[in-house]
Amino acid sequence: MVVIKKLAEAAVQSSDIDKALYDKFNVKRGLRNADFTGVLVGLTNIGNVVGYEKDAEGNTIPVHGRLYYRGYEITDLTRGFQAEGRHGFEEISYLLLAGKLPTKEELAEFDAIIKVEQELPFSLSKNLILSLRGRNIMNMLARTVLGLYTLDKDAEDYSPENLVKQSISLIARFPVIVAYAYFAMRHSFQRRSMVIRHPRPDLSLAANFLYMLKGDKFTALEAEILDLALVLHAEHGGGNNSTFTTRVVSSAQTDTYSSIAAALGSLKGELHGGANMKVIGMMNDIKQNVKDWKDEAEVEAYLQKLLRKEGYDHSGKIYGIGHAIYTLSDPRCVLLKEKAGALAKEAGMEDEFNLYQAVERLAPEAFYKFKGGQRKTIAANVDFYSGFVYKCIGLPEELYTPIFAIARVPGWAAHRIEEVTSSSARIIRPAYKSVTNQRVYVPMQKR
Ligand SMILES: CC(=O)SCCNC(=O)CCNC(=O)[C@H](O)C(C)(C)COP(=O)(O)OP(=O)(O)OC[C@H]1O[C@@H](n2cnc3c(N)ncnc32)[C@H](O)[C@@H]1OP(=O)(O)O
Ligand SMILES: O=C([O-])CC(=O)C(=O)O
Repeated sequence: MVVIKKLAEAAVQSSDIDKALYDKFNVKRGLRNADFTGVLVGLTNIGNVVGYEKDAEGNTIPVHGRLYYRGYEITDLTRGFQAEGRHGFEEISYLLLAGKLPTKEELAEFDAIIKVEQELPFSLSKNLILSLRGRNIMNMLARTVLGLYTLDKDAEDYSPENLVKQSISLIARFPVIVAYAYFAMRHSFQRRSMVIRHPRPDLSLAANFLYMLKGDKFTALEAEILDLALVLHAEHGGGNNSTFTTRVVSSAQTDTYSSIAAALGSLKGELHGGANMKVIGMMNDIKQNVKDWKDEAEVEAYLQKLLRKEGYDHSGKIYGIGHAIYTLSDPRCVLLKEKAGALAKEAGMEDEFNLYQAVERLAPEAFYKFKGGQRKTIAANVDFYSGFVYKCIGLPEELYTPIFAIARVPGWAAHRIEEVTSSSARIIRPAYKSVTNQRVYVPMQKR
């Protein structure tokens, strides 16, 4: 429509701000410093993300990534519960919320609440199954989370006990809501069967999610890998886009459902959690356009095309590559890649896995050549192999970002509690400098 086109052109024109002005007024674009590190905006006891170190002169030195939950290194945590032969997501959720590892008894009590909470109230299941329509599960999930407000008579109670109660309830309910939303979506829009299973209290959260999707047709290894993926995605400090959203919204003293729905909107974004689905689309595009997957020169030439905005979605992005903090590596990507390699072998998908590895290897070099000059050290991030792993364990693409959401609830919840209850809490309200000149009002007949 002509009028819309005209309006859009005017909107874009009046939105544009010269990059040079950011330097002039010393404004940190994207809240990032010139050396690519983040502007310090808060303190937290929850997660710690390490991607670089500073030398004596204050220069940023790239290092292999390390991730800590409540002070514990992620690799120690995962190796710990795996060595003892149990799933870890519930234990890690407890750790993130309580700030300490649970004893056996504490974990059993926590698990018991999850089992109760995962049984959705009838009105909620009925709404999900019969009325909730949508083509995007993240959107369906956010609408459902906002709907939970009406089912919670204590929705506006911000006492620590109630915040914890709401948090555990959301951790327990997310997988069930996502499974029902998936079947509702495919029933409405893919003309496929609606399958409704009750959650099974004898299974871990990860295994139960697989059961709700696939019935008994999943293996112990698949459940173990999904559990690991949930643990690896559970928390990432206060500055990642969705957790920061949770903190910003929570700092205004609003309800849990509003802040978690806002976080979902952020995580859905293609530069954040939504990147895991974009990686699949991008890799499909590479598979179609690169004739010889083993020819590194051909793969790299295609990556250059992506950077020049000539391929895939013309965004100029290589999805699954690069990170705001990590430089040489993302430890979650390293751990997922280990699993991806073993799964690919089992599933006879080694050629595809080798192509992923080639892209992982070649993308940084392609990026450095493309950018030249001063640029950040980049590597594959957690979203690069996660979709491939989910594909190997038979999960449909539409679920990849929702699985990230299921995993991140404990992290968001812990940050919300920290934001709302800390004695140093203050509404988050930074400043924007206006760069528009003042104007004199013009009456309608003179415009
Ligand atoms: C769970 C997660 O959220 S992990 C991240 C998932 N997202 C993706 O995989 C999407 C692809 N990656 C990216 O877009 C970026 O690397 C991000 C969003 C993750 C981090 O972005 P930033 O912190 O702004 O990037 P950073 O400061 O490190 O990079 C500087 C420049 O390199 C560009 N760049 C960084 N990564 C990429 C990439 N993968 N492809 C193309 N360009 C990139 C940035 O756009 C920026 O360009 P500019 O200077 O012209 O503005
Ligand atoms: O830290 C970030 O910017 C993004 C990220 O990896 C996450 O949230 O897991």
